[in-house]
Amino acid sequence: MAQYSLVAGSVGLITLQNPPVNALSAVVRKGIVSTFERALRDPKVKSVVICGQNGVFCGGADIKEFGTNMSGPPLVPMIHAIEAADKPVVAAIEGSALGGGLELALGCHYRIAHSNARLGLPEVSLGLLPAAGGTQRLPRLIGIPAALDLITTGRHVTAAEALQLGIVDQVTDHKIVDEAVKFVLSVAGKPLDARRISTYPCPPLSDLDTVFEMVMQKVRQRAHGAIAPIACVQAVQAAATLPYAQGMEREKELMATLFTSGQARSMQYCFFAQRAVSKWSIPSGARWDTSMPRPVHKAAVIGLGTMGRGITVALAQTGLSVVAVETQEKQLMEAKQAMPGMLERGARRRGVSLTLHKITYSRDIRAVADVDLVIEAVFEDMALKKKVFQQLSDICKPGTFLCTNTSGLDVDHLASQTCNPELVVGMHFFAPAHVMKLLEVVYGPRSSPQAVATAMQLGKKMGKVSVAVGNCRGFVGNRMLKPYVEQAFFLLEEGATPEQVDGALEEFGFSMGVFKVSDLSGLDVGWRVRMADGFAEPGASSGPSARVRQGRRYSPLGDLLCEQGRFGQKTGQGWYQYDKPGGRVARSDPWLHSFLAEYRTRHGLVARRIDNQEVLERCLYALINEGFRILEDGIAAGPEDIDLIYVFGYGWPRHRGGPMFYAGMVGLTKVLQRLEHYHQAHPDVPFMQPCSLLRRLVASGSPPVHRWREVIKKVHSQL
Ligand SMILES: CC(C)(COP(=O)(O)OP(=O)(O)OC[C@H]1O[C@@H](n2cnc3c(N)ncnc32)[C@H](O)[C@@H]1OP(=O)(O)O)[C@@H](O)C(=O)NCCC(=O)NCCSC(=O)C[C@@H](O)CCCCCCCCCCCCC(=O)O
Repeated sequence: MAQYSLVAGSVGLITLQNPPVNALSAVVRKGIVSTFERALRDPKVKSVVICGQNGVFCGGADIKEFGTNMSGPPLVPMIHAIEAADKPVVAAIEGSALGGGLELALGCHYRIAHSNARLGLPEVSLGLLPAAGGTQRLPRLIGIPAALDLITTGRHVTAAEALQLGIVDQVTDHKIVDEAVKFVLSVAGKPLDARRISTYPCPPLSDLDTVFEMVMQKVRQRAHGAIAPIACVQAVQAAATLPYAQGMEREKELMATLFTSGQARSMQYCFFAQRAVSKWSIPSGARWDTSMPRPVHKAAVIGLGTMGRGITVALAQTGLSVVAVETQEKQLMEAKQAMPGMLERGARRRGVSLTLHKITYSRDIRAVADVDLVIEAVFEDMALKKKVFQQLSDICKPGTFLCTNTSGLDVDHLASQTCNPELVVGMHFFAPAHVMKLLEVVYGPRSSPQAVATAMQLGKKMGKVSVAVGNCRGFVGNRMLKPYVEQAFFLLEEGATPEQVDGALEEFGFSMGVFKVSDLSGLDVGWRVRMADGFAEPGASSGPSARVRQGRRYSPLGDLLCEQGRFGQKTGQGWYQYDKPGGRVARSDPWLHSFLAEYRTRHGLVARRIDNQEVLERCLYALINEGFRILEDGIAAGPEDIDLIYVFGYGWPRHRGGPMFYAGMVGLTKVLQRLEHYHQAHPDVPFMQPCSLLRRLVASGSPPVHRWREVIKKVHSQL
């Protein structure tokens, strides 16, 4: 709702009230319309201030209403009425003014912001565009290039930047409502015509067509198939080329297309999923709201390879003191040289001060004796990690949380090396750890609720999307990767090329296909794991039994490339070729194509034409099927957890909502039928055997993804 009061004798104060972010629900819109009409009617009221309660102006339209029959007064005419009023209206902005919230403020004649405010039009990240006049008013106010930047990226700006851009008229550190009232009294009687943004011409720009062509090209490249950023450019283009009223029509038309698209649904699902996973619960009964995290002031990182450096930088950027330990002199020197640059770039990007002084380096593991939390990031070798955990258990002060950055080894086994296994959890970061948003927090059967809560909270402080997952080989993300990569290898055996498989996945929306990712992260990583698991054996990659291991179909293609020293980008050759070792631009490699042809001949395989549909179904449904197994095993609490892991850690396109949501969009019956089909065709591939949870869900009428937890609960209660 909106509360109304008269202040300073002549100012109508309208306060938006809809905790926690004063979203513009039907009731709030109704409240604004009626209180505003009251203010206009009242002869005592000479001016109006609009503010939000509890330190937040407005988080925009109520996203929860989007999936419903929307009722109540629409936003566009409401904002028009405010702009058209003959009494001055000031938006008093503190906290957030986002989406419809900023659009409401743009309809006011003046905007004053508290220095803590953040403003933006983030609709693009919900698969939408600012459809309450934002695409038409903002370019008229701040110019086309700046408006395009804000609207197509959805980035938030600080009050200071908003002032610089001309979005707000004044920034204050004082109480926002008091300042707004003072301000509106000072402008009383001034003509308002020049304050109505919709009447402004768009600031002229030479070579308008070229600007839009270039922006559109850039946006398309970044969008990976998402349609909202493109519609945003088209809407701003309308502002630049059409009169306001026609521009508004175009905005509405484009919004209607986006609003009903599956992409908007997927992206809004991601928004709520992100909030849902922060409210974690684990099978022991521990939950986010009953488990108290312990404060972490000082942390340590053991091992300064690529991961350790990224984690150290991410911790220092959070403001923590970090002890960075590396026992090898050469690696320590390299880290000391590399990390200041990483910190500087991060500080520049985020507009914050440098935190170099937060890091102290040591070659001696005993330097971690007084820290609150340690993250071990040594080489992925169980024997080495065990030794480190034994040492940490002896050295650290009582109560120190011991975390491992392993990407898939048994966290419980590491915990068993320590005197206090309840203090041990996994904190699985993704490379580069100071940039990537995902953190898997891995709890073992003995991890205490406090250890999980502390790791989750630390992740949040570090700006990560933290997802609590159970302990199993590969946890969630890497476990699901295995059947996906396996299918990609099989497709090559059957006639596809790396270019075709990657092309299909990139067209689907992944920023990089599976083979390009493999070249980037190094083919030797998977090879080492397969060797440790007894799959890849020296000499076993050729010969008649090369394609069967442990009774199931196996492709030794990756092993054969590694045996030739083709480890990907770092060696200049992998599934593609690069201009030099360390090169980044993947080019087709004729050698690889002949190698595949020879391989097929050697194994009596006849290459067939494989279409992109088959590539997608086999790679994605195999991955999704493993996702269902993970849910069935209770390793992830719900589909949202898996989806966020894939969106934030593995480049799954956000506009497709994550693998489990995508399965729901495709239709669970169809996914099941296709898995059955492929399993019949390849009975020696266990990953293709449909998971029983998927069958259960189909048998329960394929409920929408937000109701899967009920079925999962039933499955677990019957175990
Ligand atoms: C605001 C935040 C920055 C706050 O962050 P913080 O970390 O403090 O808090 P949380 O993120 O945890 O949020 C707390 C709590 O609040 C919920 N919430 C947040 N924002 C919203 C919201 N906008 N609506 C509803 N609920 C919200 C959140 O879910 C949490 O809930 P919980 O239960 O978990 O506690 C941060 O929250 C944030 O960034 N929020 C989102 C901001 C945003 O994206 N705003 C834009 C919204 S979209 C919009 O404004 C659209 C407008 O441009 C105008 C639209 C006009 C509509 C017209 C429709 C026309 C349709 C035409 C189609 C016709 C088709 C046909 O023909 O049928």
